[in-house]
Amino acid sequence: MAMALRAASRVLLRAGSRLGRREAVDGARRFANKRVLVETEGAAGATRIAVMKFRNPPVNSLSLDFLTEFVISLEKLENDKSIRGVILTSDSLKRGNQTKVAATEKTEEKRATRDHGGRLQERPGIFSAGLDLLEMYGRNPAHYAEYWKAVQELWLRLYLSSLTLMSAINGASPAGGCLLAITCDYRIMADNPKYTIGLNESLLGIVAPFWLKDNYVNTIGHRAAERALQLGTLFPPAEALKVGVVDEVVPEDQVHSKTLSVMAKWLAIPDHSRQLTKTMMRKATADNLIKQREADIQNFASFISRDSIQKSLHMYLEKLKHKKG
Ligand SMILES: CCCCCCC/C=C/C(=O)SCCNC(=O)CCNC(=O)[C@H](O)C(C)(C)COP(=O)(O)OP(=O)(O)OC[C@H]1O[C@@H](n2cnc3c(N)ncnc32)[C@H](O)[C@@H]1OP(=O)(O)O
Repeated sequence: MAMALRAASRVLLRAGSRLGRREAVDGARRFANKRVLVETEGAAGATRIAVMKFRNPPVNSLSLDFLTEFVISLEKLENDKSIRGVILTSDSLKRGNQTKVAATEKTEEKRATRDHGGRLQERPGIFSAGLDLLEMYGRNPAHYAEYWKAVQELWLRLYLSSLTLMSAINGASPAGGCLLAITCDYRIMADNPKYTIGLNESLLGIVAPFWLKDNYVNTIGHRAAERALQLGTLFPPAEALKVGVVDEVVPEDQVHSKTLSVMAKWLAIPDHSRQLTKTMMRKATADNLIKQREADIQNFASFISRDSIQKSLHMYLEKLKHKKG
């Protein structure tokens, strides 16, 4: 198992050096794959933190390519001993005077809607729309198995990361988007009622895997998770805060600065004691998946291949397509 993980890491790192590129920008360092931009802050030799920005238009769905690039980026950061904290956030279109970094013109058009006067109005931001439905629909069992292995890998690496991870949730965060957030040590969400977060799998006719359920239970408690999972609840910020899916809700333009200031407090704790504590809290949950990874992959591939499940996903995709008036 350890050998397999090391071999997989070597492959990912080799792919990373092919895919990645480094640039120096105003003293800060950054590297970017096509779908993940990483910026590091802090002077050389000192503790630095990194901001990982998702840019997989139109909705930051967790496609196989995105998952691969995400894991490559995370691995690079884990191997950089000067980095102690990482912030996960979305680089997608934002409103107001914030920048539009990732979008092509066509995507911008897609990410906008017209008001009654025909003017383009930007739509709400998206942290991540979750797993890519097109990776789970209309493919073959071998593809489903490959995809699920990548999903597991991302979750394990985030959940067990020795880094301090924080999410700056600047948009909608359903299902796999919520997964990204709840693997983090701390979550800060923008106070915008249009943004919701939660595990809504049951609304799609599918079921969250046991390890994601365990992560949810560990975050919000058994009773709240039982109710929210069955109903597929997507919580607006105030409710997400109340139930504990997120730790703080702040005005949208303060999400980044607030996350930086909370990160500074966490980084004041000695790494070794914080890391050992994190492992103590999380190891049993992660081990539960590690000891049955292959069975979980086979279970997913056969579940998602069922005609009834494919039909549910088809209906959900059609609903998404036709919701635009
Ligand atoms: C043992 C079995 C275990 C199975 C476990 C499986 C666990 C699954 C976890 C998941 O993550 S499933 C995915 C759940 N995600 C969602 O339900 C989100 C669906 N999307 C939305 O609600 C909205 O798109 C949005 C994120 C709120 C954004 O809304 P907006 O109005 O801004 O954009 P749209 O016009 O809806 O979407 C644009 C474009 O993107 C496509 N799309 C949206 N979400 C996904 C997705 N998750 N995967 C792939 N594609 C997605 C959408 O269809 C549109 O496509 P086009 O019509 O423009 O081609």
